[in-house]
Amino acid sequence: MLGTVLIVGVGMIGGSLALSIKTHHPNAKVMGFDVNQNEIEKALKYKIIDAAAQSLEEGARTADLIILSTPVIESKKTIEKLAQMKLKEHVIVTDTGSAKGEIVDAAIRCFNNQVTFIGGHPMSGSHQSGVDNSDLHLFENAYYLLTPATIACTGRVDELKKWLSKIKAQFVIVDKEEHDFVTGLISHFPHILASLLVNQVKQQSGSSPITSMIAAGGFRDFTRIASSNPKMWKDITLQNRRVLLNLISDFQHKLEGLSEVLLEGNETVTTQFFEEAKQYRDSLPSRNKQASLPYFRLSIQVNHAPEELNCLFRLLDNENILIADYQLEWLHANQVVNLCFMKEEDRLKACELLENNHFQICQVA
Ligand SMILES: NC(=O)c1ccc[n+]([C@@H]2O[C@H](COP(=O)([O-])OP(=O)(O)OC[C@H]3O[C@@H](n4cnc5c(N)ncnc54)[C@H](O)[C@@H]3O)[C@@H](O)[C@H]2O)c1
Ligand SMILES: O=C(O)C(=O)C[C@]1(C(=O)O)C=C[C@@H](O)C=C1
Repeated sequence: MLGTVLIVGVGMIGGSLALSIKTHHPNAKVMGFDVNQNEIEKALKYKIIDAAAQSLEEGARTADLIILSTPVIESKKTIEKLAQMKLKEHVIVTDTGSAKGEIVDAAIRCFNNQVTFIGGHPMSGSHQSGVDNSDLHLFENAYYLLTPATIACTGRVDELKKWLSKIKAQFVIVDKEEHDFVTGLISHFPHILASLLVNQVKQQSGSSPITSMIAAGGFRDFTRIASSNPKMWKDITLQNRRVLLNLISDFQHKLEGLSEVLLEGNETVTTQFFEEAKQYRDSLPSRNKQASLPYFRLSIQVNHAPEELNCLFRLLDNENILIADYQLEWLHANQVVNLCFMKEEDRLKACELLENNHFQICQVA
């Protein structure tokens, strides 16, 4: 598409979107503005953006699309600043923030129907941050939630989708209340729990020096997200605190109930508790179950590693099949390598190739 795109906050998410827009819309000009000059210099060096705006106003003035990809409290402030500036008549402003209520309210209040605001939230990311972690494939196959500020704004969703089409995400329109409730439940609250658990382990690990040494897969899978950016999560937690306070209160009741069951030593209810969770989790789509390998997974038996591993990697490399991650583990008393692909088509190609070369496929999940 033709036009100028301004990315405000050229970190991991802003950088990934800039990369996709630059790659797939070569006639567009992608500008970046960030309060951290280091991030801008890196983005220019990596050719993630075409030019740096010296100020928000300089970049915003000529932009056809403005993407706010700063921590959510900053995005709200930026909307207030943009509302004081002269913007192009048909500009679309969107954001990538993990909480939507306060941001969409600010847009409705400040933009007064003169500007199209379509809130955005890619449901994909990582515990990393910064432009160094930008990734062209970050949003592939992910859901991308959109919260248009008004009905008129909804009418321009297709234009925004065209700009973002090549990130290969699945767009879903949702209202800000539903957005904040659902993301509170499946993303924000889990981040709080992961950090709570890590803090608990830190506080109690003094009583045994082997604690951190023996922490294994369960701890790792449950707590990876506790390594996320504290400033970003402080902002999300505070903006969505109404929802989170309700979830905390509900959780407290549930914990109290569980305490009573354990106090009684009630076997039936303890089993039911784990049964209920297992049944629901097992019924989820398979890609939502991988804590450490969130993509398309293929498990291959490699009992004679490293020779088999070597051969397997060479075969995939020769066919240019990209592996996003891999992990060795034991499955049904066999050593397997869990290969992780960004795309379903890569997994299918790898599966066929490895089967043809006499590798044993243990699991496609
Ligand atoms: N990290 C994730 O997994 C993830 C996933 C989806 C959505 N998000 C959301 O996307 C947004 C960006 O997250 P990220 O992970 O890219 O963070 P990041 O820290 O990698 O990038 C944020 C960038 O914003 C810049 N910045 C801060 N205040 C600014 C301001 N006032 N003006 C201009 N630049 C400013 C920072 O210098 C930084 O470069 C957040 O709102 C977050 O909630 C994050
Ligand atoms: O995979 C991770 O590390 C993430 O935290 C990504 C994650 C999440 O799934 O909770 C975090 C915040 C975003 O708003 C969307 C996605």
